[in-house]
Amino acid sequence: MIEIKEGQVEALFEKVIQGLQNNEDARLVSITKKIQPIDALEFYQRASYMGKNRTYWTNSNRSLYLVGVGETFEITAAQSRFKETKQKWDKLLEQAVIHNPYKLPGTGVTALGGMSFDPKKETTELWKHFKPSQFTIPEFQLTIYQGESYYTINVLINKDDHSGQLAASIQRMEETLFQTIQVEPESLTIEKKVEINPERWKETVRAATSEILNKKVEKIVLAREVRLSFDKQVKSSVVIDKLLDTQANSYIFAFEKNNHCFIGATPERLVKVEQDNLLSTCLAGTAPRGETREEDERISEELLHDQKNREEHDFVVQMIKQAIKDHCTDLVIPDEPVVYPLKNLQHLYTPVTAKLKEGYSIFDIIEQLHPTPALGGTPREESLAFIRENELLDRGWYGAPVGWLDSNQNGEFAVAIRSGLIHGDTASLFAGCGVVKDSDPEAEYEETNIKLMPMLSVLGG
Ligand SMILES: C=C(O[C@H]1C=CC=C(C(=O)O)[C@@H]1O)C(=O)O
Ligand SMILES: [Mg+2]
Repeated sequence: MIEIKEGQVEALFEKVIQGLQNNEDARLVSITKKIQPIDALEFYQRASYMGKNRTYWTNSNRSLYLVGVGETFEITAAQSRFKETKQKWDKLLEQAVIHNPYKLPGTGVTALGGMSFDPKKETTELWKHFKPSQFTIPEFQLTIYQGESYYTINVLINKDDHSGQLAASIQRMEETLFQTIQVEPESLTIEKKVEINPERWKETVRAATSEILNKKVEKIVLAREVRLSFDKQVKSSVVIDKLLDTQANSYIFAFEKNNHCFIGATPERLVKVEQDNLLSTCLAGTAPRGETREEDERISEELLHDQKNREEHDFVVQMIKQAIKDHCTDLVIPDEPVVYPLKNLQHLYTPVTAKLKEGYSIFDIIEQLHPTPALGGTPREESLAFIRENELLDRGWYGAPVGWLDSNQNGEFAVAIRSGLIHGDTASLFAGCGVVKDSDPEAEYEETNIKLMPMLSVLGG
């Protein structure tokens, strides 16, 4: 594998500048090299001195870490957002000059981003910086894949750029990115905690169960918000650090946009694609963890046989099967769920594997899957209409797909739950639950309380 050497970067820029026609759009140049192992969170922290938006991502088994710094290119879309995002991504790649000898998942040109839960719901002030579909090709990107570190720079080159100046400015920024810093641990104190109208929320759960009993819908997922203020500004790096310590078996993500940071630790995979191998997950149905091993085993056994939770789960399994069957071959879905343990709670879990048919991309699958009945309901349109009308909340990116894709047909998206939006010394946390015919509003309220715990506990709650 031949990497570009230090001194050759400027020459490559020059070659691209010379090759550009006068009226041609800027061209993306992407260069990847392998570097000495470094820590993803340290890289993220150092980038804070550059004043650029950052993205952090790690998958649930920690075989991949991605950190993006700055924005070389941004893809946004509103109407027909899946198709439009895909078209803009393909167009960018068509012209791009990509030097990536490794081609491993998450190396080279990679788009990091997410979508809003429901583009038809009016956006509030809270989520003003997060678009219905928004993906970033960062200026600087660290990928740690199976323990090896790779570093990518992405530059957009115009006909009138100066290759020497471009290379020198990148080098200056890299001095910050690769310097050593001392990180002080920080503790947060919650000064105020406001639950947004829990009694109204329980009323909405009641209203949803009557819709279900009246056979208008079968399942509706309802979410609520808790607002926090702190004694100091919240640093996303500190939150990520604590989530990494406490939330095994979960994806950990952070998306910064203009001093707002959407952050969380979600156990729920939407879809993973590695070339034509596809993996999805049904995760719905919830119980707390036990205090002792015996109690924990008893609760998990009960969860496995609990009719209400099995029904909640089964809606997701049936829908995912229907949604992807025409896009895939070799679809395998076990008949029975297993229990997926997390620090604060346990879920019913059914894995889905398949082969993606030729001609389909990860965007086609996301479009089919989002929202699954773990976040929306069944049937999809009816449950979404109920949520849109009755939920006291702008979900923004909560409950929606977040993740990444690269130029080599790899990508992974999680469903952004167990999450919150941080801004200065405030945060909004979100949690929801699947309402079915046997739902009890008090029990569902308690369930949202445990789902808030992963974020609350790292924020000083
Ligand atoms: C909507 C959430 O969780 C979903 C995922 C797993 C289990 C769920 C449940 O049992 O209700 C929810 O469908 C959330 O955590 O905010
Ligand atoms: Mg539930």
